[in-house]
Amino acid sequence: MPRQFFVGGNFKMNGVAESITGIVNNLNSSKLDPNTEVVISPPALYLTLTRSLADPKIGVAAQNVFDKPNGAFTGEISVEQLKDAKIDWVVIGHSERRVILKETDEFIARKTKAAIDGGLSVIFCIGETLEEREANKTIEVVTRQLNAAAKELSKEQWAKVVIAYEPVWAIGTGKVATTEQAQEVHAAIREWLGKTIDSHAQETVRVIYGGSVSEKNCRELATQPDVDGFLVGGASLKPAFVDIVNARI
Ligand SMILES: O=C(CO)COP(=O)(O)O
Repeated sequence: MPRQFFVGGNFKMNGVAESITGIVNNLNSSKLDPNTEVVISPPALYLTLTRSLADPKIGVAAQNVFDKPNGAFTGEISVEQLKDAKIDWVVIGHSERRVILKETDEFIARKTKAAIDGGLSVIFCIGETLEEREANKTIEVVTRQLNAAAKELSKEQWAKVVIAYEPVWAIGTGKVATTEQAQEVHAAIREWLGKTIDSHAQETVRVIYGGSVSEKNCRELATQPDVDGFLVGGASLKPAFVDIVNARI
């Protein structure tokens, strides 16, 4: 069964109500490939605005969620609160939270479990730093990150996961991974899925690429057999995001 192409737009800490309204209105009025699943992720403050404006076929994701159901966790947002806001997706484990906010593999795995248990789908981010790549540790690092999630999730729960491979050295740098680099790691992730989860997960879980994706490089990357889509940062704030969504038409 072919895996549905998936394009996520991670706005990160960018935009205000007016600009985010413009982005969503542009998406709503654009011709989007009906065979591509599109999910956009605004800052938390604008989740309900984005959900209220976006065409129902466009998914909306939070950029984070806490692992506890409720309580004295100042500043955090719970799975229940996202569901209450009609938000069905959440990005978890982004390298900016792993590196800047020091989120551990185990904490990220617990958040992923809590999100899926609560009915959310998860864009699960993994990826190596330049130092780790140069030390030939890329596969070791992404495997470690995935293994932490495998300890928490049931085999069936991987149906609610989209894995985003985002080499840290490609994020926000303009240095996109080559098609060979992306395909190599995506194939290794797919092999990990078969060995660690099961053959169904190996065939069906989408593995998407993130890191300086643009309208100029997306088409070539999309030709790779194990590249099932993209998680787009900077370019998701621009009209060219539509071209990335339509990378396969
Ligand atoms: O971090 C990313 C998406 O989550 C990628 O960001 P850029 O597309 O700006 O490199």
